[in-house]
Amino acid sequence: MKDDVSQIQSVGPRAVEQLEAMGIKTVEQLLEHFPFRYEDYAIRPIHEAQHDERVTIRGIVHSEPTLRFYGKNKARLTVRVLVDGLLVQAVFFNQSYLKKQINLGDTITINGKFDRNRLMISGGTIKTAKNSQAGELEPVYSIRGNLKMTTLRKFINNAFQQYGDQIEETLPEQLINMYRLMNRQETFRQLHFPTSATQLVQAKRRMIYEELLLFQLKMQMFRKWERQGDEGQQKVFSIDKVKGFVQDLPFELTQAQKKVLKEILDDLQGPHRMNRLLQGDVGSGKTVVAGCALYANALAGFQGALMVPTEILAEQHKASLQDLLAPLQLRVELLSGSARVKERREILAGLVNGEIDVLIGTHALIQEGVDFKKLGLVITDEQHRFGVEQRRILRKKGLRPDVLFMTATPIPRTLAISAFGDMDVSVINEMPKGRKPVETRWGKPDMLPRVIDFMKRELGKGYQGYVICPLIEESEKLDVQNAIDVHQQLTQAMPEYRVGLMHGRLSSEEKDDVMNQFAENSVNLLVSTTVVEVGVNVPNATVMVIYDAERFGLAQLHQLRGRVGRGQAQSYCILLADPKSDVGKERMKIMTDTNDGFELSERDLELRGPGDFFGAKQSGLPNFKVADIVEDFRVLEVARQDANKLVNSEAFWKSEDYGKLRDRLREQGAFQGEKLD
Ligand SMILES: Nc1ncnc2c1ncn2[C@@H]1O[C@H](COP(=O)(O)OP(=O)(O)OP(=O)(O)O)[C@@H](O)[C@H]1O
Repeated sequence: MKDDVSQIQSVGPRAVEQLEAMGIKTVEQLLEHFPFRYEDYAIRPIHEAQHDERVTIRGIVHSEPTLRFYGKNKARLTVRVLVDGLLVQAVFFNQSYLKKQINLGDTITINGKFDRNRLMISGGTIKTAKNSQAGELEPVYSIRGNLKMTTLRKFINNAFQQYGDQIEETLPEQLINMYRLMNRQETFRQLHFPTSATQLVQAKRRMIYEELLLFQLKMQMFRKWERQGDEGQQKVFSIDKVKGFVQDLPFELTQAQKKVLKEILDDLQGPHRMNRLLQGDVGSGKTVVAGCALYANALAGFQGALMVPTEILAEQHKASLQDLLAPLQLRVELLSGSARVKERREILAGLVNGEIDVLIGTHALIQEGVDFKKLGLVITDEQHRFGVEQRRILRKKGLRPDVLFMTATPIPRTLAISAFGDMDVSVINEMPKGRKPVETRWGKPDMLPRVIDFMKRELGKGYQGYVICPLIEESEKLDVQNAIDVHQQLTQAMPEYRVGLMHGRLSSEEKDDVMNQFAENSVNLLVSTTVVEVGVNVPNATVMVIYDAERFGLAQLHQLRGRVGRGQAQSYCILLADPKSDVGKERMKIMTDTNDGFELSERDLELRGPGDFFGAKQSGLPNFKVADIVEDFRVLEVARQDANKLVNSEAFWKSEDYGKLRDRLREQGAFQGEKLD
């Protein structure tokens, strides 16, 4: 496998040069040059073919082919073909020789790009018995210079014939069995010469896992070495007390919550600094887990800080944490940006002398002059709202605190973090019992009267609702005006109910007032801008109406929608939108189709394409041969967990079973702690 490519049959000196220009010197490198896509020559019924899709169709030649020359040596051959009862125009460029091969009445198979509107297939090739022998899936490789695709295919074929049986298994048997992975040799064979689409899927599955596992192993080995000597604060607390605390909660934690709580508690007790990401869909119950962690931290004699993105949320968390922690003689305070000087001074003093156990706040928390006596744990909610710089300042405060980042956004930030990150990830992948998915509907703005009736019905049952007016980026003023208008309109439309108004221009006290009234159900309907987007928790609210929903991102709509469906009752989300584009319509449809944040963001990605999502190339994300860090995110997570187990097991470092895997890692420089891929 380490042989030079010149050892491969029919690879001459010129080919050696051409391959070298593509970074391929050894047989192994050639065999690891996998196709980046496959041409699918399986014949498709024409009505299934999508617009602009490359397809293979079969039909009967219905007209004599006509050949036209144009430009300099350019030729265009046109022929009509009857396919499944439809007359399709087939166009071939610069293949004038085809004219002789196409005869009226012949059955021909064409592969090309399909134009649905004009019923035309173009840019294609004709498949004859001769060139379709290779099977229905034909590998397409990236090539450079004047190396031809067919030549490269031949080289790879020869290489496989000569060296195929030297392809060794590198993954340990235990993993192969656990995930029923295709063996390595067969994987190579299928990737280069797929025998069927299902086999190809299996081969890809294996290779994606292998690549991501190696990547994660390298990263985690690196981290393990780095960590040696990085002493955190080992927190000592009574697990029984934490258990008691959990038992006293008004509900039982879900299995997922228990699991992540354990991970967090282990981190707190462990010798290293925690740097953990807690990911969970909206309403999955992250906050209560944070509360338990803050309690454990306080039991160990440390202070904790909870940073949130908005003041409304800070207020809300303060109230709920006080409920939880005050009976246990813990002091929870809020440091708000709008606090009066005297109040602020008292809080700062309480922090320095250690009287305050838990501090909640927005960015104010990390301002200069906020000093803690013994800061042990920092939790941030929706961390993407906090810049890297702010996190850095925070980490510098206190005694190397443990850090927990909570987020309901599965992608993109999380993805980036788990892809490069030195972070551990915990996921709450389960909703509390009894939750019903929010029923989402999409209607045109002229349906407003019906929507108002619907809201009235819900309010009539004693439930509450939100009405969200869009945020107009350029003008907060217009935005607020918008909310004021809607508020007025709805107040008139439902005089029997109390309609509250919330927006960013209200003073902190006014916001508190409105929020408190809403929380107590003395305000039935809350008209608001997106300030209620994250974290707001009023389980009695069952309906949310979002105006101009097409103006929001899907992730944001999902966050907003997460404000309802937080209790036992069936909840509804109504999107009022009149999107003009197909993508816009599709986005609304996705919202009505799924309630799962993960699925939503994946479909959003599909719609926009990963290129849009973040320039993977520029972002410095590692490049994989088969894996795609966006699409294969779930596998990345599995690989991360597996790598973690391995790195922390003795067998991985010592046992013969892992010898081959270690060899591969060694080859890739992992054992020198060198720069990661
Ligand atoms: N295991 C559980 N069983 C029942 N209810 C729960 C459970 N865990 C949390 N809850 C309740 O579910 C609601 C949502 O919880 P929480 O606010 O912690 O979610 P979250 O994940 O922080 O949501 P968001 O991402 O929207 O901020 C709260 O009313 C909380 O009391």
